[in-house]
Amino acid sequence: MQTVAREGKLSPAGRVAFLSRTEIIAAAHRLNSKSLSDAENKKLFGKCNQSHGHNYTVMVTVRGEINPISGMFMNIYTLQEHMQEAIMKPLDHKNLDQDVAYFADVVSTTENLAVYIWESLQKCLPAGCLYKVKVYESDKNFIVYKGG
Ligand SMILES: Nc1nc2c(c(=O)[nH]1)N=C([C@H](O)[C@H](O)COP(=O)(O)OP(=O)(O)OP(=O)(O)O)CN2
Ligand SMILES: [Zn+2]
Repeated sequence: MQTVAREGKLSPAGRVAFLSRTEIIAAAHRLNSKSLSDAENKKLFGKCNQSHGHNYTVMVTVRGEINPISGMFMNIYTLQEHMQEAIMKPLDHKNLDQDVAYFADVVSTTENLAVYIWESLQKCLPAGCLYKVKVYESDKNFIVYKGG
């Protein structure tokens, strides 16, 4: 463990912490693949082939080394701002399939929503900082994406 001297006191450094924040997105969508016929889409996706909506709960987890002077590795407000830009502005109160260009040719499953959120956040967060994106489609179902 490294130490940092400041005003005669030693503070621990090199400690990694995980910070998570949750936001809720209200969005409409339908599951439909352009690679399949109408009949195949109906068979595969059932009722979810019809337009419907979710209140998706999105949990983002970032990680970093605690700065011994500030006591944090990222201010929660910084993460909040990034989530507003990368998640809330493009997705909240939107029809995913019609309003978000990414989903024009990508099926708007929760898996792909998690990938979209991961890739959007990667563009604004420091390299290696984003650890996990967890998206709840409902109280019962959720997806975890950790890149790759
Ligand atoms: N692997 C996935 N499977 C399904 C997804 C998905 O994103 N990934 N999505 C759907 C539909 O979008 C559908 O809206 C699921 O909602 P619902 O049927 O309401 O889900 P619940 O399990 O919460 O509700 P029940 O009432 O228990 O059915 C389908 N599959
Ligand atoms: Zn759905």
